[in-house]
Amino acid sequence: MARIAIVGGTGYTGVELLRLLAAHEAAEVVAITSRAEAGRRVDDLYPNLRGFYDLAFTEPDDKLLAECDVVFFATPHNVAMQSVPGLLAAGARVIDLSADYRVRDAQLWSRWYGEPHTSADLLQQAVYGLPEANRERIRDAQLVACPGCYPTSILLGLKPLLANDLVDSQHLIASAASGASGAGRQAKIDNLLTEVDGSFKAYGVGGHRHLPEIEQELALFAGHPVQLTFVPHLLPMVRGIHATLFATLTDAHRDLQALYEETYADEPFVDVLPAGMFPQTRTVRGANRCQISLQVPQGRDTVVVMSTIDNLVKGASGQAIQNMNIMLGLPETMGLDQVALLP
Ligand SMILES: NC(=O)C1=CN([C@@H]2O[C@H](COP(=O)(O)OP(=O)(O)OC[C@H]3O[C@@H](n4cnc5c(N)ncnc54)[C@H](OP(=O)(O)O)[C@@H]3O)[C@@H](O)[C@H]2O)C=CC1
Ligand SMILES: CC(=O)N[C@@H](CCC(=O)OP(=O)(O)O)C(=O)O
Repeated sequence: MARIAIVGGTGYTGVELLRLLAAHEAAEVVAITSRAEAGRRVDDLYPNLRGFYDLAFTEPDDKLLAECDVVFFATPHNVAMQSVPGLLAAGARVIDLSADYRVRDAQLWSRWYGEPHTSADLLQQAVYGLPEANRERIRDAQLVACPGCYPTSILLGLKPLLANDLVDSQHLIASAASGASGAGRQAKIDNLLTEVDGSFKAYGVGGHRHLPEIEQELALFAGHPVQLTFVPHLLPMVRGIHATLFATLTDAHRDLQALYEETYADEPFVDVLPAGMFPQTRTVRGANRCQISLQVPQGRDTVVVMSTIDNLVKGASGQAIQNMNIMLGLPETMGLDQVALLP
């Protein structure tokens, strides 16, 4: 059994890790932290976990974390980077769900996150945890930076087009909408039910902090820098991301449906839908799955790709466990066979 610690266990991604790991056959959560809830039993705060865990939240303590095989950080940015250098030096392996190690350029990170990067020397060592792109490097990684939720949906949606040089890489567009759990559990007026319900709005149009991460990874698919216009939206629901991606085709003769099906044929968590069927957020809710479909409307030169995920599962905690399975040499799908919850 791998010994697992979770830093930030009271947040939405932390409790989603607990839900998914409760049924995992080869991993046992032995430590879970929260400064606000230290001393409280996990199943008192989250009664859905009664009978699955005999654990209480503790204050974060790097010495205890270092005794675990894998430490997940489900914390806001600028938390993991304070502890990760010491944990790696002590031999632990770290899976960071935050943005601390996703952007390889420390100055670029600072520009978007508004703070200095204090662990820049580990940025080159960190592996970007998108298994569909970096599986081999994840296997031996000591530090994995899990992708953000919007990036996961957009990167999986655009990879086949960029990797095969089929679109204009300088004028890519992503219009994506997320449920409110994407913003985390801490109280914010903008995410109150009374503010969100019955409404739909764009935000971050002038620049969202996921942009540098998405462009960095798209550039690796393309083999050269790319430009993306990214517009996120807030949906009046709890879970799910729907990304609609637009690109101008430079090669009109390729069978794109066949290309997507071939690209993802062996990927257990990417489902390319048959032509004419469109993905929905509810058909991936609770599942570690990205559903994708594409169309070329009127046979013109714009391809439209639709990509859906559950932001808390394939967009965060499910993907983090997928990474853990790869790092530990376990079957990649272990503990991740949940079917989406309908209706
Ligand atoms: N929500 C989502 O859909 C996704 C989130 N992410 C990323 O995952 C991370 C966690 O997100 P989410 O679960 O939504 O966040 P939440 O705000 O819901 O939870 C944050 C957790 O971190 C703990 N925490 C906060 N500050 C510190 C600190 N200084 N030291 C130690 N622990 C701290 C909190 O507990 P306490 O304060 O009691 O210690 C809490 O348990 C974020 O970086 C987020 O951007 C990534 C993909 C998707
Ligand atoms: C709906 C909503 O507010 N979503 C969040 C997603 C942020 C997130 O998960 O970001 P990191 O993992 O990169 O920190 C936002 O747009 O800021």
